[in-house]
Amino acid sequence: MKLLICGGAGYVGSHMVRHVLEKQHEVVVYDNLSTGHRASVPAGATFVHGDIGDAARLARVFGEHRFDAVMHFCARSLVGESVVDPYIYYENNVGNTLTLLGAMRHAGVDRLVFSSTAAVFGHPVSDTIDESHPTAPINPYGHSKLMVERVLADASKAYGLRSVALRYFNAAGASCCGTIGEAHDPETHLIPNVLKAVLGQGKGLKVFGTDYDTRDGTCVRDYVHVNDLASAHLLAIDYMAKNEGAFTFNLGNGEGFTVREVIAAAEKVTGREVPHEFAERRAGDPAVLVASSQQARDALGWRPEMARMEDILSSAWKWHLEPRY
Ligand SMILES: NC(=O)c1ccc[n+]([C@@H]2O[C@H](COP(=O)([O-])OP(=O)(O)OC[C@H]3O[C@@H](n4cnc5c(N)ncnc54)[C@H](O)[C@@H]3O)[C@@H](O)[C@H]2O)c1
Ligand SMILES: O=c1ccn([C@@H]2O[C@H](COP(=O)(O)OP(=O)(O)O[C@H]3O[C@H](CO)[C@@H](O)[C@H](O)[C@H]3O)[C@@H](O)[C@H]2O)c(=O)[nH]1
Repeated sequence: MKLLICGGAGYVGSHMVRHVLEKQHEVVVYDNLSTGHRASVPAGATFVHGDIGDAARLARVFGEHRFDAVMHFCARSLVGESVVDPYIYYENNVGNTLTLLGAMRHAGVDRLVFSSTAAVFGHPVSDTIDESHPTAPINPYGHSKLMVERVLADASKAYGLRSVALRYFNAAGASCCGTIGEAHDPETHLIPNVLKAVLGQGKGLKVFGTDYDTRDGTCVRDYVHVNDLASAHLLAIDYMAKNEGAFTFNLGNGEGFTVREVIAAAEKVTGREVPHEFAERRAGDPAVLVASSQQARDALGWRPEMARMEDILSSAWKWHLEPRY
């Protein structure tokens, strides 16, 4: 296959590119490098520096290549920032996605895998979240992703676009060889911040909130390895070959870890103390987010291979010991 990977220089996208190249497919990465890294795109992929809001640039790329499918990782994705500055979230995550969808339609490319998020659910009303759980985002970021899911459902009926929206829970970990990893600036995600604290980097780890209604008062999340997310994307493309429509699947390991448990596991994996302090709750954080991914297992045949927290942390630690960008 020949795939266009928009956002392929980012954290999840760069692991996707690697996975796709390993499976001998051809890849064009299209990225504006707003949060991604040129150095994370391997030599085996063609790189195009461009913005998905740039219709003319996209038209040229679609004119030069005949793609079998598009994977769309581009977004702004900081929950707190989305509350403070919602326009840029709707502009990039919804407006620019429409430009990309228009370019695909014009070029006759009718398969898309879209990076959605657990943030579409808001505060959960059940212990684990499956696809029938009500969607009720509590921040503009989650709303922007849910709007795209709505657009994809309409586009399926109107234009015959086949799509799979994968709602990741907490992406974590890094490639096994340590050459690519999570490098955001600012870094807001828990695992990289925990590992940076071990190394004495960053501003020091704060644990946001100790009074949640959870087993130890800190928030519970379902961490899923980036390589397992990547494998789900290729399975989604197989699925679209046999199924018409717009589909959504939740991706997580079905097991939640509190912030304190992640810190304890990181101390075990690194053999070092994780210096941290306790702080107020962070705005927009639900107490618990744990996935049921049964549908992804049943329909896509998805089998996560790096589900253990120790494995996720070890892979991330390898990267943090020697980051390349
Ligand atoms: N990391 C997570 O835990 C997580 C969880 C749920 C969903 N997601 C979603 O997965 C996707 C990837 O997340 P990530 O953590 O890898 O983010 P990231 O910021 O590392 O990657 C996003 C990539 O898209 C590029 N980009 C952004 N806007 C663009 C535009 N207009 N044109 C071209 N390129 C653009 C960036 O430069 C970057 O390379 C996002 O859509 C995010 O919302 C991530
Ligand atoms: O320095 C930190 C960073 C995070 N946390 C806490 O750790 C948990 C996880 O936070 P984080 O790693 O920032 O992930 P989430 O806020 O859960 O968001 C991620 O996971 C969501 C789905 O679950 C996606 O929608 C988002 O895009 C993605 O950033 C939360 O309770 C945070 O309050 C801390 O205590 N200290």
